[in-house]
Amino acid sequence: MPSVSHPPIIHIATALIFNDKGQTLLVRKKGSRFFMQAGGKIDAQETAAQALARELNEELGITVSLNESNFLGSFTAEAANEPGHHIQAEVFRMILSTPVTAQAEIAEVIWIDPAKAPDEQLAPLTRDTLMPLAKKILLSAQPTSEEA
Ligand SMILES: Nc1nc2c([nH]c(=O)n2[C@@H]2O[C@H](COP(=O)(O)OP(=O)(O)OP(=O)(O)O)[C@@H](O)[C@H]2O)c(=O)[nH]1
Repeated sequence: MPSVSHPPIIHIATALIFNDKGQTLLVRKKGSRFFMQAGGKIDAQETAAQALARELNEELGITVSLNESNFLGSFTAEAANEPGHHIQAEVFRMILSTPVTAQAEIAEVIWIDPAKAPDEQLAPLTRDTLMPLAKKILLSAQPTSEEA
């Protein structure tokens, strides 16, 4: 029977971060042309929430505490910067009201309306899964005409 080879998987923790203007935060890492969610690899001794808190501190200079209520789900996609690899991303959501500073390997930080994010500049997970999810979350958070 022919053997089936699976692509190597990079296990990461990442976040859909929103501000109060209906925008979400994306980063571009040095040496990459793709915008994606802040975050990074989960080390062996870490939970996904611990890894994400560490990465957000390293990349954006913010201190966050995360728990299960922030967890959105586990999603897979092709890796943006590692040809032939897939990622498995543990994705959390949060609202941020403090300023961020691009640090460590981050070249650029942007806040963007998910409906206006240019597909060709987005990493596959961001483009295919997380921007559509961000749009849904923002739509469901909008007040109805009775509430407005
Ligand atoms: N953080 C993050 N990484 C992503 C996303 N989408 C995606 O394909 N990746 C891939 O996952 C990889 C994560 O590796 P990384 O190098 O950023 O992680 P890290 O900060 O732990 O790096 P290190 O190994 O230098 O410590 C990125 O190179 C990228 O190719 C995403 O939305 N967010």
